Amino acid sequence: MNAAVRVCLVEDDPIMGESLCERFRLEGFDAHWCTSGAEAMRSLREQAFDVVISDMRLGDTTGEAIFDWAAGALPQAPPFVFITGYGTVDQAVALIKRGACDYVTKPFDLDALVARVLEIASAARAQDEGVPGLEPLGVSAAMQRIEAMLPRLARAASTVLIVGESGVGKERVAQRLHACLPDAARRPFVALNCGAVPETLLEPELFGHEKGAFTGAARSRAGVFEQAHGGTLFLDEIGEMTLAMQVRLLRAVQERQVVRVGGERPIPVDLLLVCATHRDLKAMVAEGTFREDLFYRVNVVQIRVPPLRERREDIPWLIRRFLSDIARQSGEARRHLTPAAEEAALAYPWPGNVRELKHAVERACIMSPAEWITPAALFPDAELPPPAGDVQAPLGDYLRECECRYIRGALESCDGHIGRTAELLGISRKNLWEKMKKLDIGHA
Ligand SMILES: Nc1ncnc2c1ncn2[C@@H]1O[C@H](COP(=O)(O)OP(=O)(O)OP(=O)(O)O)[C@@H](O)[C@H]1O
Repeated sequence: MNAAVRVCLVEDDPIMGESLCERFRLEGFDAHWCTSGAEAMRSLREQAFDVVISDMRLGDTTGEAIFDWAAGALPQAPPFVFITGYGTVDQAVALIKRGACDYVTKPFDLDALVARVLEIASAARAQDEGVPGLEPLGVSAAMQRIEAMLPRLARAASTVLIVGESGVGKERVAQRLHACLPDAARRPFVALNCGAVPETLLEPELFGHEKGAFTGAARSRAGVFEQAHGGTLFLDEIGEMTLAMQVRLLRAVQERQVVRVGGERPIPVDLLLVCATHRDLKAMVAEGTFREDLFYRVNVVQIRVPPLRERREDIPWLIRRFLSDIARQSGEARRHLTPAAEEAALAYPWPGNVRELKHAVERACIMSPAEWITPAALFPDAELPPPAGDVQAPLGDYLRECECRYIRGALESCDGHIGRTAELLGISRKNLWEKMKKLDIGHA
């Protein structure tokens, strides 16, 4: 990274603050130390930072409150890393689920913290510059497991197969894997959707062609194998290839060299080959539509990306990411989901997976000008859900139950903050207190 990483350190303990600040400066970071929450908010409003490192407990507020404030008040909130004590780990974990980057527990390894901050800053800058693949894949155990295995695969594997339903993020995983290669930014990442290219054009797309090889081939051209030399070739939808194309692909995969259409000279290619499919290749082998030898060649290491409905923890996290991306791109204030909309998003099966979720969030932001996105904005075509529970129950009981759940959800989403919850619900604090008392909702 060229420019110094700008770190905002929020720490009210003078010894800890000074030593952290000194270490970051010695490492070449541009470190700015704030000793209170108020000072941090002022600095965050006035200056741009790559990363915020904040203690969870501060004299005048909490790290969590600064995080929430930044998410709502800044057009582009920087990534947050929290410093936690023994008593605040649960809170920090909850914050990660809500979009914070990481946390370290005191006493922590300063070298590891410096390395982690550098990694986060590089990822954030890369994202700003549109370099895909450096952002985390998710917060669910399943996605974190995938993420954890990628550096090892980048070091050791030459062929990887990624399977999963359409829209789960297979290409995302491939980009993340590519990002784990040494000096990845300088290496090519080339993607080709084999299912989207007409059969006659697939061969020159893959292997290139020489001038005059076929009508319209006015110039010779390298195919994706050659273009990806030294980097990663992502071949999506390999299950859509004809058997004839599979033979040619097998040869290239086996021999690690290609011959351009109309050419004779074999061209060696050194690359990480990542194939992907939403199909059951094994079943295709059994029915004779996918070659067994190619299957074994590409299925050396398999990564299964689970559908979103099997990793629901990622849903709120992804929504927040998308909302932050939209705010950053549009320069508008960041939107939020009402608790009911979040609940609806969690309950929905998302057959189109992350792609469908992303589109739903984008559409909701375009269609609804309000700061808070409601279930109706997220699911404009949906019918109203049937009442939960016993439909024989008196209407009053049902409404009471709905109101109770809605208020609980709002309180949870505002971390129990009465003022913010009242604002979110559009009622006064007094009215909220009265409702909580009437509905017997405790306040933590
Ligand atoms: N972990 C993630 N974080 C952010 N965005 C994601 C993530 N996973 C997927 N997406 C987004 O969802 C969309 C679909 O992802 P991607 O193209 O990687 O899925 P896919 O499984 O390769 O789909 P297909 O099988 O249809 O090719 C893309 O817009 C991608 O940016």
